[in-house]
Amino acid sequence: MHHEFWHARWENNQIGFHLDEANPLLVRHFHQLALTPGQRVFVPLCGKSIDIHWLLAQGYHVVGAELSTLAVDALFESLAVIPDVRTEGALTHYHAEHIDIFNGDIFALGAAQLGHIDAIYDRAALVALPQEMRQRYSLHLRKITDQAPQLLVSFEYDQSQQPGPPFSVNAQEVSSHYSAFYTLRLLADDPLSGGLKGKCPAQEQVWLLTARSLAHAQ
Ligand SMILES: C[S@@+](CC[C@H](N)C(=O)[O-])C[C@H]1O[C@@H](n2cnc3c(N)ncnc32)[C@H](O)[C@@H]1O
Repeated sequence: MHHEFWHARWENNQIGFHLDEANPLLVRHFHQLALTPGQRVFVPLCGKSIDIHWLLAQGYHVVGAELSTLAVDALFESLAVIPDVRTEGALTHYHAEHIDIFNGDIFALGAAQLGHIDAIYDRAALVALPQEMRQRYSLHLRKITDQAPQLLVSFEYDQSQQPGPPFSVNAQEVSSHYSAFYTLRLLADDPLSGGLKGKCPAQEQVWLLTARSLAHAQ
């Protein structure tokens, strides 16, 4: 989607994607990444997600990327933390203990700026983007994280029933973006309670992506 679309969403508080508690799928499946406290988790298109609170509470360091300054400010307010803020190229870097958020376009974020990443948590990021941007996003994500393992939450539903976002990204498409580089494991495939926006049945899927070379070494 265009940047204006998301800025308008935040300005008008049309943020139905935001959950008031940590995503139960994150809580249930995050251990599959086998991280240890202190490792760095990248949350692309992070909004002001409560998932970040949960990750910090588990002892992980969180690195996020988010377009909306409103969202980033609201995130730090909810964390009751005052970050150091500095301009770095096209992005604004918010830093506080155990957390770094890059405010701006994720496509302007480079690997050196991001730093080492141990795992990616993608919830409502891949599925937030229209089809023509998803390939670019998945390639960029892989490039800037050096193919870090990934927990990916996606939706599958009849796209003709709903325009999106979130968009329907089925197993075949997840595979088309990632299977050349990652081993994919479907951890969950559950009906979305109440359907998508209460309007059409949808499946919510959780994928574990492990870099192919690492998967073979195990
Ligand atoms: C559907 S929301 C999901 C937010 C969060 N992951 C959650 O689960 O609540 C998608 C977010 O991506 C942000 N976004 C959209 N395009 C972006 C881009 N190119 N770079 C960085 N953030 C972007 C939007 O502002 C929005 O907050």
